[in-house]
Amino acid sequence: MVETNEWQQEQARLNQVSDEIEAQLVTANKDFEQAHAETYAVETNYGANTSINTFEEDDAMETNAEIQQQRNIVARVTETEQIMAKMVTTLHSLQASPYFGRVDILEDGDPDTLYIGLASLQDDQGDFLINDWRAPISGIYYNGALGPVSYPTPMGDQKADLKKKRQYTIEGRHIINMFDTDVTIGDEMLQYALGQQNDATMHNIVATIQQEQNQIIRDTTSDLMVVQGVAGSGKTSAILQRIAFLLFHARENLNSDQIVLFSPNRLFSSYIADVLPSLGERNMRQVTMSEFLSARLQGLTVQTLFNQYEQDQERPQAIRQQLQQALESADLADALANYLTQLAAPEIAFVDVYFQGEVWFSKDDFVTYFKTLPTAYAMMDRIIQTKQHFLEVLQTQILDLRQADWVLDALNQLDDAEYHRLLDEDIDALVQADVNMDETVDQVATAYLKEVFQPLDDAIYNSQFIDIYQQFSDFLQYLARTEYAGIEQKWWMTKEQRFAHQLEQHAIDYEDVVPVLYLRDLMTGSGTNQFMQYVFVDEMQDYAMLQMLYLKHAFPYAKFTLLGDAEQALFRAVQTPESLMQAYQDAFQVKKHRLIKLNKSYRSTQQIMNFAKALLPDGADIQTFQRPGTKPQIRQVEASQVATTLADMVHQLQTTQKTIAILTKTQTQAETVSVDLTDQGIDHQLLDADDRSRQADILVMPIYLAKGLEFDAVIGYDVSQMNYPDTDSTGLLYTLASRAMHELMMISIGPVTQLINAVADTVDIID
Ligand SMILES: Nc1ncnc2c1ncn2[C@@H]1O[C@H](COP(=O)(O)OP(=O)(O)OP(=O)(O)O)[C@@H](O)[C@H]1O
Repeated sequence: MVETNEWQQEQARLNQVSDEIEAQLVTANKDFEQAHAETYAVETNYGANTSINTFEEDDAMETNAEIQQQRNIVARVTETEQIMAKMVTTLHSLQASPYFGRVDILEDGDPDTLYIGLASLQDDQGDFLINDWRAPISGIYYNGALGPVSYPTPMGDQKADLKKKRQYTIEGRHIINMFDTDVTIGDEMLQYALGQQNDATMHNIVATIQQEQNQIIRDTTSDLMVVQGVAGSGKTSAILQRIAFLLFHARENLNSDQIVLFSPNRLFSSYIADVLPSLGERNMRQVTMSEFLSARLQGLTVQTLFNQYEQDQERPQAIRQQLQQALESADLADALANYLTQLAAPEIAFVDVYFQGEVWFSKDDFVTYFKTLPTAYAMMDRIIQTKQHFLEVLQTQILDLRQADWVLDALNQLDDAEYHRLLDEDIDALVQADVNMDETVDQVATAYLKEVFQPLDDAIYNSQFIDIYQQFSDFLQYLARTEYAGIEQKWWMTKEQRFAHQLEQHAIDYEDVVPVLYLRDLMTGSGTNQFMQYVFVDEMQDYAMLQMLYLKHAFPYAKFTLLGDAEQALFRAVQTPESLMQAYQDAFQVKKHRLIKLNKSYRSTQQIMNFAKALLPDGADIQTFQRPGTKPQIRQVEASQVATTLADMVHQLQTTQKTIAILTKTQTQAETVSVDLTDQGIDHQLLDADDRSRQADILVMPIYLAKGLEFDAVIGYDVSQMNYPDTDSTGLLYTLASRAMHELMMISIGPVTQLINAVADTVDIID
């Protein structure tokens, strides 16, 4: 504990800092209002100016220049307003809790004291009253034990002697608690943070980041970082703080649109949505794998990972699984490349391209042109060349059509506004700037024809002269011929038939999507996004290697951070972190890679984690955070008692807990539970893969949708031998148990699964 007079000194300092925050807030509010008024005035003015006469040609040009100028002004004032708004928000969050840490250092013999908070604050002398937690020097707070430490500076590492490290819980102007710690961030703070009740969204952890998490957060050099962390070890928390860190670190060159997070499900997106804003940053882009893939295959219903799982529960088939694995392995990328090398012109699935109901360019046109290209060129280069050729042909056709009667007729029908709009269209170098009457007509005709032919131009630009689905069928036949992955020809042919059948229904199986996209991109040179700088994948164990490779292909310049827990693999086999890292390294071919393991679990009480880890063969490696609770409990019941037992459990938990999730193995079981709860008069929300937010405190969902989420209490539904028959179910049970923060109950219809019986000393089983 800290001495009373020191406490008084700290309180006095806090008062001073709080006064400064309030004073700055008054000024910032004024500045914001002024900026807001200016934006409003400029926008109103801008609106009025755009209605200037645009019918006369000279006016139109003048208006254009003026509009551009006005736009620049609006952009400038809006940006000022946004900066002011951000400043106000930052000061408000500092007002709520100015800082949470302090370090006293000796640097080259000079003592210095730094206070660390959510953002930095300077007084009018330019002295730092609070240092941003992301500033290089603040790293000492998270990393160093007392004694010699160092922190990065532009001139290299700076050495210092860390004399004191102090933690605070501050609410507004009041110090609630504070104490000194000598090693990393002490347990007391964590105990307090972790003992809190859960609400629907995740909180930031900046005040209590642990040393091993800090390595993930502050890494700026790895091209590929793989984090294997046990359930509840703070992987998700660490990546969100990492994003905030990166945005601070590379402020000039990075914005949140250049960061994408692949999240396990839609609920997860809303669960983490508040963390970055609470750190004063905008959210990164978030997408699920299914959404990302669907967006790239428009027009087809893409089966989701969850549908695939539900379907496999109904009819697991060895062959089906083998085919799936073959289509999802990294080797398939090589098979695709080999297939394309041996592909001859007649086997390319060229198709007629229609425009306004007629064949505009025929399949034969494409084949004929394609055959003229040297076979020494790569397939992709020949397809790109073909595309460019037909785009040029179309340009020539457009120019030739300018004097066509139907075009001149159409131009005559245009009203003045339309005519001038077309005249203003950018039609590259096709028309000279020096305008005379004939050329003006040509210019308008060209712009008009460009618009008319835009869909055709788009179709060629997007390589729609190749039917990629037909090509994929051909690829499957190729795999059949070569008995790829040791699977007999006839089974590959069933896959090909299934693909064709699904296509007729405008659908596609999950495992086919990436191979189709890969094939398309390898043939046509499309599908890459050069703008994205960071890609984060949470729950990486749920994705196939080919999917990861495809992400690398799609975001060639991005640095990747992949996080997961091999033990929570619900959809594929468990792999050791080292073998996974090796596989990624081989696949990604990057220079700087790093594997970080997090073995300490923070989420659940010790009793819950003792149960969860006992389920795993290597569970002994998991360290639990010492937070006491009650032993998990299982009630073994008859089918007829399920509804009432569930109701009893819910009522009992409700007396102490806020959020309660009833987790099932499948969606169908979740629906059954929901009916039972309704019969028992218990209000709840039944969630499925399409849900984006939780709206109730009592939730029912399959375990796979609870991925990445946490609840105050969990009720595991039907942990019987029937439902969880063998070790394939271990990952499910482990995930289920580790979602609970404070209490875990389970219900078993008939005898409890062997997997739990084997660890019966960690639970109370009640008959
Ligand atoms: N350093 C920390 N300080 C405070 N709370 C923490 C810390 N690290 C983790 N937690 C808390 O532990 C819980 C689990 O964290 P998180 O969800 O990030 O773990 P995870 O590794 O992604 O879990 P899982 O893989 O099981 O979904 C969260 O409530 C988080 O706030």
